[in-house]
Amino acid sequence: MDYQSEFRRSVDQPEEFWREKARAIDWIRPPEEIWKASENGHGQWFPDGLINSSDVALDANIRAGRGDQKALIYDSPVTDTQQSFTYNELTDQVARFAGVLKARGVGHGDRVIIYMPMVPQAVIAMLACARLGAIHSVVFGGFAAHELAVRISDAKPKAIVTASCGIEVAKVIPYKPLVDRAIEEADHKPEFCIVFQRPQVTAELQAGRDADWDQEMATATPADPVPVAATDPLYILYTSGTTGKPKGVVRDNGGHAVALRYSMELVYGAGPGDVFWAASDVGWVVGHSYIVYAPLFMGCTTILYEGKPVKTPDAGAFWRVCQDHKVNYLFTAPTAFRAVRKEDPEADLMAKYDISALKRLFLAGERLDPSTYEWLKEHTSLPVLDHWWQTETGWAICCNPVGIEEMRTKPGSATVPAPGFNVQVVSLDGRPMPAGEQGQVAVKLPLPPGCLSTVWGDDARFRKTYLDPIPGFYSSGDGGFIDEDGYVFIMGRTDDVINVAGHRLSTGEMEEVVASHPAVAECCVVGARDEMKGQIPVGLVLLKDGATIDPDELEEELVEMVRDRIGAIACFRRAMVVDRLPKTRSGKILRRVIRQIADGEEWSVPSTIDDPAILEEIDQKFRN
Ligand SMILES: CCC(=O)SCCNC(=O)CCNC(=O)[C@H](O)C(C)(C)COP(=O)(O)OP(=O)(O)OC[C@H]1O[C@@H](n2cnc3c(N)ncnc32)[C@H](O)[C@@H]1OP(=O)(O)O
Repeated sequence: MDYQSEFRRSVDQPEEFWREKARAIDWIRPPEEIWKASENGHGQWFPDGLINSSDVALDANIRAGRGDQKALIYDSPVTDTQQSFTYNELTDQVARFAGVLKARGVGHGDRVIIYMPMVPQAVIAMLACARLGAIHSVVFGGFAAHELAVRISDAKPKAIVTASCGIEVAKVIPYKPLVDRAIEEADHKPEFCIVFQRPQVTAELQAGRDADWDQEMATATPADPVPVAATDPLYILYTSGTTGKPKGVVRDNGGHAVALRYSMELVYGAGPGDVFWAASDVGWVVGHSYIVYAPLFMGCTTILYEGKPVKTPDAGAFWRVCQDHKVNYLFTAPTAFRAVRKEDPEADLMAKYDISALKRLFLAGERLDPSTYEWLKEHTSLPVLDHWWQTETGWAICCNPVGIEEMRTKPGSATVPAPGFNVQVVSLDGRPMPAGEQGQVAVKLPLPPGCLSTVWGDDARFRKTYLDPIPGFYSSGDGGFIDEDGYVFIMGRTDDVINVAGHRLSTGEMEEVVASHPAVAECCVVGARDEMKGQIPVGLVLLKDGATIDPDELEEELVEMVRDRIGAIACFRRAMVVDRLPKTRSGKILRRVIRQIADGEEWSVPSTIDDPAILEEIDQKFRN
């Protein structure tokens, strides 16, 4: 099978195509109906199928004879721990934790928030929810209490599962005080919390509400997988939008299982028994899809790494993990390799390790800059494969389809649309752009299985954000172009979402925090280019009349406020006081030109500007 015929079949005969791919999954009741359309080209995959995602990830592997194979390897340089779980052992732990939740009343459709560091208990909790048909919502451990509170208020969980602390290199971060603060702030209160106590910190438990993970597990009765409809939600994962409130991306069970298993073959060329390492965090979609679900759906061994690319203990960390666990496929964000390259430019540390098991390197989460691509190619001599996807899609929209045909790579391109994604570059009114010309990157509906079904509790927002802007298409929010060979180049967001070290963040959310300072009259936050993290946020601040605060002091306070409200991962470290903000005559802040100034690019004065002299003032500020 070649790429072109696979792709054509996927868009010309999607029902037959996905019926065939669905056969690779162990269904409880295989679907007869493959696609049920609703209005606007959206719809549901496998609507009459019955499935359980924990059964597909775990029990199905035992039935296939892989019970004694390693399912999960936990490698934690920050605690000097290595631990592995076979499929039998992981299934036992998951069934027990499902029993803990079930005994406390968690069942089909209930939400459970998981706020945990990179420990096996995070994976166990996710799969335990799936086992009961409950809906997990993992919140990245780097988010502050307020962000957790926003998600608690929106998801209304019955329970929260957390740990006593996370460990960031050598810094121990107590989690429980953050959870307590978040519950206090949220307008919904969970019935109970389960706390995994780590040796570094013992969390205080609130009597009547909090319970200890180990104690609960000791007496648990294992729970069996509960059959759920393929269309029932498996999880909610919040992602930044243009406004302050994050969007809860809803993923179903059936389409997700089919798409992710297919992606393991198509995108990564991986099969049962392979060792797959996604060096990300379970709090991001890469962690959901490629630390937890897809490798297990495929019968691989997956790695959970609690460490960093550098400093744990050095820039050889990734190569050490690849050697120790004979990793076949490594997937991470370009920013991780930029950090490695900065500390080990000649890759001397790589040479210390035997990485001969590695077959391919995969990059996603932000644009793969050509110089990082060249550095990796030169020093590893491996295929270095960029791919483009989003929290919303759950798997690659564009990739090098190595599982069916390894294509020539072009630096800066995520290669070609994955089968199922009819990617087109269009103008704002939906007209196709000629080859090589930039426009909005959109996907002609229907989206393939595995993509978001809606926004949790807000279907109108789902339609307004993704379906309404370009009728008949899913609007990705990214801009780019397709060249004459059909290669897709993604150039970045077309909205106010920024990408900091592979983390998608909302400048609007940061503006809300900055604007709440008593001395601030008005502000604007833009993403400025950064060599290491891709982009970093920079704030421009207009003081209230009569405010006398020292600009350095104000910057310090604003940095602290953003850290406290959003989290350290926002990397908000710069806020400049300006005399005026550039605006159109109708009062809209001219963010695009501010971004160009921040990036040191050539800029021209927009015809709609109120007072062109302001741009020179801003330019001066950035140059000082
Ligand atoms: C394809 C679909 C997608 O895009 S899904 C998203 C894919 N993105 C990723 O996988 C993320 C890739 N990035 C990373 O893993 C990290 O940024 C890497 C490259 C490892 C660098 O880490 P680090 O040096 O900590 O920098 P950073 O910018 O991530 O962190 C900034 C500050 O935040 C903190 N932080 C980070 N994680 C946590 C956490 N889990 N809990 C608590 N705090 C956290 C860091 O310690 C750092 O703090 P500080 O400013 O130094 O005090």
